[in-house]
Amino acid sequence: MESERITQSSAGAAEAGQEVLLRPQHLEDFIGQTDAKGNLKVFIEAAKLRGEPLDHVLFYGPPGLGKTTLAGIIANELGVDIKITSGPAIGRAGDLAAILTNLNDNDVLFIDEIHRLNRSVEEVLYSAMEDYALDIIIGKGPSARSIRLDIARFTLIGATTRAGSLSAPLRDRFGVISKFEIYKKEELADIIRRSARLMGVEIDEDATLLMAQCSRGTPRIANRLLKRIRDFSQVRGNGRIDLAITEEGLKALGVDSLGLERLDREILSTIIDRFGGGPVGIDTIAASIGEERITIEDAYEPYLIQTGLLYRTQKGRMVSRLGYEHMGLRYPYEDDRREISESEERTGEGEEKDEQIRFV
Ligand SMILES: Nc1ncnc2c1ncn2[C@@H]1O[C@H](COP(=O)(O)OP(=O)(O)OP(=O)(O)O)[C@@H](O)[C@H]1O
Ligand SMILES: [Mg+2]
Repeated sequence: MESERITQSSAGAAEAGQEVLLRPQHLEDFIGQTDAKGNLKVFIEAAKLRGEPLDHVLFYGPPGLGKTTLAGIIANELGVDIKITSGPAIGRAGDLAAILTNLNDNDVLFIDEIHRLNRSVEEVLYSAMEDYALDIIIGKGPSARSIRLDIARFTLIGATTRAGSLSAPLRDRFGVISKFEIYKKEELADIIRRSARLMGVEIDEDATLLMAQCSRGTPRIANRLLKRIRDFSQVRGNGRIDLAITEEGLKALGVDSLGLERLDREILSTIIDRFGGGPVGIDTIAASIGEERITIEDAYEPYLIQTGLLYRTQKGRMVSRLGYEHMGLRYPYEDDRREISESEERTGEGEEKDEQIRFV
């Protein structure tokens, strides 16, 4: 169960080995997320000084931003073991009890996709998190009785792409809640330089920057692009990654100048072609392109919004002037309708920051 998630995103054993190679082991190697990192450093230090487990930690944010990686780093910095599992993998309360009773004091239990735990499992977690105890019911009917079983004083690290779909009682039991932000171009360039060094491949500075720009703010994508473009450079070039081979590779991979792939462009073109650029509801978009709403919201939309191609308003999603232009189309409206949508956004969900990463 422990290794289930680690290899999930990669194709074969060789790739899996490389994943491990590229995954930072210490806080100082973890690039970006400076706020979360700075706070964690203090909390880890304090827990170690007191010889106590770290308070329970919740990470949330889009996929591929390093939640699993940072959980591993925390365990490493604490000098404790980590057990890795995921919400859907824990089917019954008994499964969770088995995991919890196998932990040692101060160990870290990492539960990925924690929003997908089922209700009965979640309830076991409450007393485990709060009192380091399990309440177990023995027997049935009138003779049933409940006994309390003490477990190790552990740290739960939960990860989710959506903090909103976590039940309030569960969310409230985390002492530290950290939001992962999409990475800036310079941070991704640092990650690419570091990974290239670890892989023993030479890469030019302009190639690094272009790759960073095309990584959708996501380290996992940055590393994936680096590996694929290294393939191109070894087969078609001299093994050194330069700008020309990077451009050629990106084109072959169907990645455009902002890092958008087929589905990103499909989202934009659907809103433009079928809904006049919006506003249109997320469910309608999802139905039109045959994707799940959750996938669009979690994996695609954050980057489209950050790059300023898409706006989220109370009435729905709108493609911006920049979005039209990126799709090679003329913006059909007089004014940039952004003014309206931004003020609406502030009164609306208000979750996304105004701050946008501009890559162009
Ligand atoms: N801050 C970082 N610095 C360097 N490398 C990173 C960083 N964050 C992530 N990576 C790299 O990106 C890869 C993906 O990270 P990870 O699996 O931790 O993402 P995740 O947020 O857990 O994704 P998911 O939500 O899909 O599980 C890792 O293999 C790691 O090498
Ligand atoms: Mg992960």
